Amino acid sequence: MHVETLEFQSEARQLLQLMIHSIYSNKDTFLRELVSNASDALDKLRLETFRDKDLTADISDLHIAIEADEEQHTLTVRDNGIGMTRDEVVELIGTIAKSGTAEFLRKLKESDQQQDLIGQFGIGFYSTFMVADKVTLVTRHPHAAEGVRWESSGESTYTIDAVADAPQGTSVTLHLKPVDADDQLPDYTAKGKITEIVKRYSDFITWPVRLGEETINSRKALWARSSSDVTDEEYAEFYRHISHDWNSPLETFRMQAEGTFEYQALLFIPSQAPMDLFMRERKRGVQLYVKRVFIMDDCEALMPEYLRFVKGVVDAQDLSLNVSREILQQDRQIQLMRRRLVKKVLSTVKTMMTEKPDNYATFWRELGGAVKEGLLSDVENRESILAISSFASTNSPDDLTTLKQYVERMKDDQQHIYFMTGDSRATIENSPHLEALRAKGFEVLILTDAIDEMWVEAVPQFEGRQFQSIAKGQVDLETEEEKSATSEREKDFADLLAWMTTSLSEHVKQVRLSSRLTTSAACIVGDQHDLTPTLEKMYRAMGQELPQIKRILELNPTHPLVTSLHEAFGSRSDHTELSDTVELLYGMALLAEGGELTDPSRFVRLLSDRLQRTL
Ligand SMILES: Nc1ncnc2c1ncn2[C@@H]1O[C@H](COP(=O)(O)OP(=O)(O)OP(=O)(O)O)[C@@H](O)[C@H]1O
Repeated sequence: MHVETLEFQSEARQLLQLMIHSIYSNKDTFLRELVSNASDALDKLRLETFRDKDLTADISDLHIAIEADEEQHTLTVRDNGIGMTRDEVVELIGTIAKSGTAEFLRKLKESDQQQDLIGQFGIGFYSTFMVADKVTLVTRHPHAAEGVRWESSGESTYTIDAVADAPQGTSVTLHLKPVDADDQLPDYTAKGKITEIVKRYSDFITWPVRLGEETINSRKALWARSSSDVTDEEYAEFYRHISHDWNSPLETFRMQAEGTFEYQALLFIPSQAPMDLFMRERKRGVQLYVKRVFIMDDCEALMPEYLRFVKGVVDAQDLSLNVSREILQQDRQIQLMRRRLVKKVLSTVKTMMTEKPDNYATFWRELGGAVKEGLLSDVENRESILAISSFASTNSPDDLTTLKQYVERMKDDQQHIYFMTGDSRATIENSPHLEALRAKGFEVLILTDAIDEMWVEAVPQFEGRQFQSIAKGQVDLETEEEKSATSEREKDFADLLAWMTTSLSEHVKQVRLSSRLTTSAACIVGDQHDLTPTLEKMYRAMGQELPQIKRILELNPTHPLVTSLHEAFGSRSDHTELSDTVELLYGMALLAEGGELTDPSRFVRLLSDRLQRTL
């Protein structure tokens, strides 16, 4: 028979090398991966036979069998599940299709915490090369007449050939490396060892795992057992099985609904952001079971986009086993269930905030960026999402604040929750807009995520306090007394402001006096309902046509530069010279907020001209 030799895709090769020169101390996990794959294959076959009546597969005794051969020093994990066609073997075992692999491998090389990182990725089948120097896989898909044998020693190539009489399903045979206590390679053919590993990692697998005549797993679905019965370690193992995340979950919680639409849920919040959290082809949703039977992964009808990191299982009693994604999207009961699941996730985080503040801090650091998307998309739960959100603020250089804490610190004469959006904390802190708020001792939220620009536009208030950008609209910080002084000044400055508005009309729509400046001469602010420069840039990058958005230049009427300008304007009849000065003033304000000049060389020319005259 013809044996083909094929090459592993380069990323697969890199990952295999990592496995061979294993970075894990805990090599036992290879068996968990094989049992997990076998269990998935059995789930898939059962599902296929529901859907495809022509499929002539035997599903009367679906199970996983482990066979150890002490003499040959081999270990085989066999299932009678869905199997793979030749092309599937090449595609699934010879390549790594996961998005983000290249990025992952790059990070892995740079990191000294390889174990943590690889945990996020999950290496599945390749983990067998931690313990074996050769692996043979024989598989047959129910539609295929003959089977396929795949074999490799984990170097750069593998072989493929046909097997005439392969049974339905897949067997994976490991030619084990010699036992070596120092290298943490125990005898994996020992019955006691195999039983211990399966019990520890795979007890909850619903299919029987047999070793000889004996079934060695209890097969009980965790969510069907009473909570007091299940240990944290069992939950953690189950989480790893469904999430392919090797770390323990940050939070585990359950839900139960009785009555007309009965269901149980077992949900997890991960302790690290999944790699694909912000990727376009990211996964979302929990697993759906119907009466203990696995129906689908990534059931997006059960979780909104912004909670895409929540993992777990929902087991519904009253759905058909044939239920499709399309039906789920429209089903009213499913929508109700989803609403309850969302509320449960949010309330779980709320409790975490008070009871396990360190966990909450991890949660927010890892997943807060996704949660904030909910401020835009989930209007119904907006207040609850705000309540579990944290933000950087001028109150502390390191610690984040909740809005509740912010409100508690608000000054007596402070009306609003002030914020500023921008690229970085440093630009915001140095921006002139902050001056008067700082002088008044008002705290300002520092919002630097891209999503912040969006939600602040959509969310008007928190517990009755308005959100107010300090770089937009009129910031009303003055006392009544100050206000009357300002209106006097306005009259005084009226001619100058009108002239400047015309002179700078190419850049700004208005020039006015400011109450937000104490030390700077000028700053630029947006009109209350206009887009911020960052948002404008974002929309343009997305290809949207927008009219030019002009902002407003505000002057500090007590600054010497502005008072002198005022005097010069009043005493001179020719204002040509002054128009260069006001252009410089505008350019300075733009630079101070971290903005970019439209014509830097002109700015430099004007400035050097001025400087020459001071020498
Ligand atoms: N026993 C099996 N029966 C049928 N298909 C299998 C079996 N084992 C593996 N496969 C196929 O090969 C694919 C790759 O397996 P692998 O264990 O490397 O990754 P995975 O299980 O998809 O994810 P992870 O890497 O997170 O474990 C599986 O997704 C599955 O399609």
